[in-house]
Amino acid sequence: MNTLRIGLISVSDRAANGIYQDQGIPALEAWLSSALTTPFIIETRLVPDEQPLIEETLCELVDERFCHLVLTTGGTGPARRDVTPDATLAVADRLMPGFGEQMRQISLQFVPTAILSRQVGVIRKQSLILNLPGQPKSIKETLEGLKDENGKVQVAGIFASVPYCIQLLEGPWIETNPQVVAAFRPKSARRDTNS
Ligand SMILES: Nc1ncnc2c1ncn2[C@@H]1O[C@H](COP(=O)(O)OP(=O)(O)OP(=O)(O)O)[C@@H](O)[C@H]1O
Ligand SMILES: Nc1nc2c(c(=O)[nH]1)N[C@H]1C(S)=C(S)[C@@H](COP(=O)(O)O)O[C@H]1N2
Repeated sequence: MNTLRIGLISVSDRAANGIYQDQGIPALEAWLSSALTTPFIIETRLVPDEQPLIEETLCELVDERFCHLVLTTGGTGPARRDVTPDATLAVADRLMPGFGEQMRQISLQFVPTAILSRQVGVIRKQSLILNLPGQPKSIKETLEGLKDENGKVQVAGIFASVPYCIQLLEGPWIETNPQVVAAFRPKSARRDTNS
């Protein structure tokens, strides 16, 4: 069986050096557990903001661990040591600009500084790599989007487009919990869900 494999990389100098406890990986894990109804396996890595190390980790998760999806958190800003997007672009085969554009749109609903995130989405081989900002709360915000008090979607989170993207990359079928995030798929790409 082709089980969904997801790589999670927390990029943080202070968490990697034990100055504070990493909250990136736990926040990613918690959100994925709430959002995915498809079984999945995760590979986690905590690395400092060092471009060669981030590149090496991305390549390892895609090329050796065969992750279908890799999510990074941290290091997307303009500061000198914020190099996650640079590392991601360096290992990319193709760019998926819509993910970065949509994440900044979503994040602007939460913080005016969202424009400072250089986050990108790319494809390496048959894997989708997405950069999320470092604030642990931004993980849910960007993946899930913004809903009103009745749960109606105001701005769609980027994860809504991930299942179809993985499908197009010939990865496993992904089902989500619609209470958290409803996957967008064109009619022609849907499975018969009458059962
Ligand atoms: N892995 C993490 N665990 C807990 N909090 C984090 C983590 N990464 C970032 N944060 C919080 O989000 C803020 C913005 O994240 P950013 O990626 O810009 O980190 P930073 O300021 O470069 O510091 P560092 O790399 O040492 O985490 C941090 O200043 C910190 O308060
Ligand atoms: N959803 C969301 N996006 C966000 C933020 C946030 O708190 N929530 N913080 C912003 C800030 S303050 C910065 S500097 C950039 C880059 O953050 P990073 O270096 O932590 O990746 O992301 C931005 N995007």
